[in-house]
Amino acid sequence: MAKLNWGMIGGGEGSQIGPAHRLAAGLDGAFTFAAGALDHRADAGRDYGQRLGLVPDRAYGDWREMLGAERARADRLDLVTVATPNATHFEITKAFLEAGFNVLCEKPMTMTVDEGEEIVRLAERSGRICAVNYGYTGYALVRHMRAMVARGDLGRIRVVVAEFAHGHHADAADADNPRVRWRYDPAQAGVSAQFADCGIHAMHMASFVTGQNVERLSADIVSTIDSRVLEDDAMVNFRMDGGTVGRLWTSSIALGRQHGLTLQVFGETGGLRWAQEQPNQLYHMPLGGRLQVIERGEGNLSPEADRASRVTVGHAEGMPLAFANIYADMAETIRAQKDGRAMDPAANLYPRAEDGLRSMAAVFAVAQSGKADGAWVDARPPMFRAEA
Ligand SMILES: NC(=O)C1=CN([C@@H]2O[C@H](COP(=O)(O)OP(=O)(O)OC[C@H]3O[C@@H](n4cnc5c(N)ncnc54)[C@H](OP(=O)(O)O)[C@@H]3O)[C@@H](O)[C@H]2O)C=CC1
Ligand SMILES: O=C1CO[C@H](CO)[C@@H](O)[C@@H]1O
Repeated sequence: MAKLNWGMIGGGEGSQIGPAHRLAAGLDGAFTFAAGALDHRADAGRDYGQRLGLVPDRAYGDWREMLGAERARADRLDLVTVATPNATHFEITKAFLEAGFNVLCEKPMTMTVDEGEEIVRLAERSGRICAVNYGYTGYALVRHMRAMVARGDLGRIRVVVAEFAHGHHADAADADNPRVRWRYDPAQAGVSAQFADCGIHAMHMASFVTGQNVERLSADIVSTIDSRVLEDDAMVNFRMDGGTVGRLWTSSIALGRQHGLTLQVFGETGGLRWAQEQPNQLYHMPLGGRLQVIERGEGNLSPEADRASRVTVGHAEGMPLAFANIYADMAETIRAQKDGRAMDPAANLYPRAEDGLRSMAAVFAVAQSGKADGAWVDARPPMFRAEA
């Protein structure tokens, strides 16, 4: 099978998330890393791209140069990943969608709700794929949780509890650290810091697993370090459109927590508990039964979990493989489009522009509610309120 051509913007040398994307896209042999504009410094981007194996004329110094050159090529890119800082996502994603490319954009997809709506409409009009990298939904057991909820194993879902807590910004002396400072500066980060950075992963995962969207929320947001304008800790209560009650805590000052993304789902006939730092085990408590540990890779899991699993049971799979499942879904979607056939339904799980837009509406709702002492506010994007 011919490989698909993949390109990347951002993710330069020393970046946090660039290497995970390159590992993930290359893992199953579906994509060739064919082009990139990896750094905001042109020379550094060209140099690093070539060191990673790009041919010189496809190691670009700038994303506009990449767009101009790639759109004219017969072997143009099948997929472009945008992994630059947040404030650039909208402009780059929009330009590539308009030029007819499929895009995988890092979260948050945009900086405003209006921009998010524009991307959703544009993706619809263009017929191109616009995915958003809520990559942790690629974990096999997260997909299995979703399948268990969908087939009714837990009955009606009463409560979902989501967390994303780390302690990487706990040091007040970091106020001037250039890698930390921008995240709490409204001019660069927008209306929210920690919720927009990590809280949206947890909230999106709650929606992904329950199959429900967030309708309204109430937020308590705080900056625990005086020099910060934007929040470094937030507690959000929410209600979902299927009646589920949601609770979410996110923090960047939680010393001792590393990448504390967890999800607990409590239904009428069972409960589930999963944590990103031990992603190969899922805890299931059936009503009236005994606590069971479901292992990634064991027999009789859902087709969605089987498709998302690569090594045999007992061998640990981790984060780049979760991201690889987003790429595998996209490869299947692009191939199905090219071949004019129906896609494998178990691959139809990658997060869409609509998810990016819902997150943006939640970010603004959290900021609004936080300023109003936790008042309950509508968390739906305006374009979806009209449809409800
Ligand atoms: N889905 C997930 O789990 C995760 C998502 N993210 C998201 O990924 C994005 C990147 O985050 P992260 O890797 O932490 O950021 P970093 O600051 O570590 O890296 C950003 C990279 O993009 C480059 N860059 C900046 N501007 C441009 C531009 N205009 N064109 C090309 N390259 C550019 C930077 O170059 P230079 O260093 O020279 O500025 C750097 O190489 C963010 O939106 C973040 O929210 C991050 C981590 C996890
Ligand atoms: O999306 C993200 C996931 O986790 C990281 C923290 O550990 C964040 O910095 C990042 O933006």
